[in-house]
Amino acid sequence: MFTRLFKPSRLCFSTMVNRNISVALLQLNVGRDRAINLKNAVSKIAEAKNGGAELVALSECFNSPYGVKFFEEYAENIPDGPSCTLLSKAAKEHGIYIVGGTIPERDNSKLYNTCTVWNPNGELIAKYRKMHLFDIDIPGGITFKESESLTAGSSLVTFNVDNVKFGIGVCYDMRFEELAKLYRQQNCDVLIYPGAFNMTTGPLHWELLQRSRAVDNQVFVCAISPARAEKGYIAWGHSQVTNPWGKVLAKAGYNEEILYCDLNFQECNEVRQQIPVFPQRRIDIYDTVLTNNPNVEKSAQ
Ligand SMILES: O=C(O)CCC(=O)C(=O)O
Repeated sequence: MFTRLFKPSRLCFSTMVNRNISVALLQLNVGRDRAINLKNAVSKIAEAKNGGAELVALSECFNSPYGVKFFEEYAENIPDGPSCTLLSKAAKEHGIYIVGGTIPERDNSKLYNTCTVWNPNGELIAKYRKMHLFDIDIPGGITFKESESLTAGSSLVTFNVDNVKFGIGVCYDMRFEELAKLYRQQNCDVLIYPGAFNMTTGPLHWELLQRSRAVDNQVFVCAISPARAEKGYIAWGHSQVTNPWGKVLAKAGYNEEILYCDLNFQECNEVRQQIPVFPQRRIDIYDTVLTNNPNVEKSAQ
């Protein structure tokens, strides 16, 4: 037991990154017309590049309305569809990384809610399919059932910007601490969540969840929302960047906005040295609690 307890975790040896990355989160208006949504995204990507961003990120369903009834109609093949073609071109033209929010993806008979990432050569370097589908029912609040139309992904996906590692999640995924922890175990320094929280859970949980994932895992968290619409699915907005101390570094309002922030990775090194929770974890105890405990499952019903 003690051997395990004091065995240095490989997290102690994660690469010390001494670099800043300038990110821009694009909180955009999204409507029914895909061509207008894409045109707006391309123009705001150019604006963000001119504003100094090295990495630009879009929201969940940045090219289509967000709703179960829309996924089929707006679904595209990856990487051949019109949205990917434009994102690849924009990344290459501006020499930047683009985290392409999500688009409804068609793969044979299945649909996914998928995030693509493009490097400065316009190449697809990551494709992540939302792993936890947004199925909730809050009477008088919001009922949503993505699983009526979508299939869940089953793979963690990371990408690198130089030697900084990013882990990808989509919206509802940010509720699942286990996913974030697995990314931290893979030495990620940033978790990025294209999202679209709503007017019921947004005010309650959007900021709280991001600060929790950041402080638990001592990583930066970036979350990107669409701007608030007047009808249809009304997103909460408030795209946000949180540092590894859990402090909110930048937060948008709810209208269309480009949110700029510099991520200084010295902060990851500092918090991990000063509050070394990872080597202190009692994994000798947690393993027995977390691994498929049938009683937990039962009481959670
Ligand atoms: O978790 C929530 O409350 C919202 C999640 C959501 O909107 C989504 O997964 O798209």
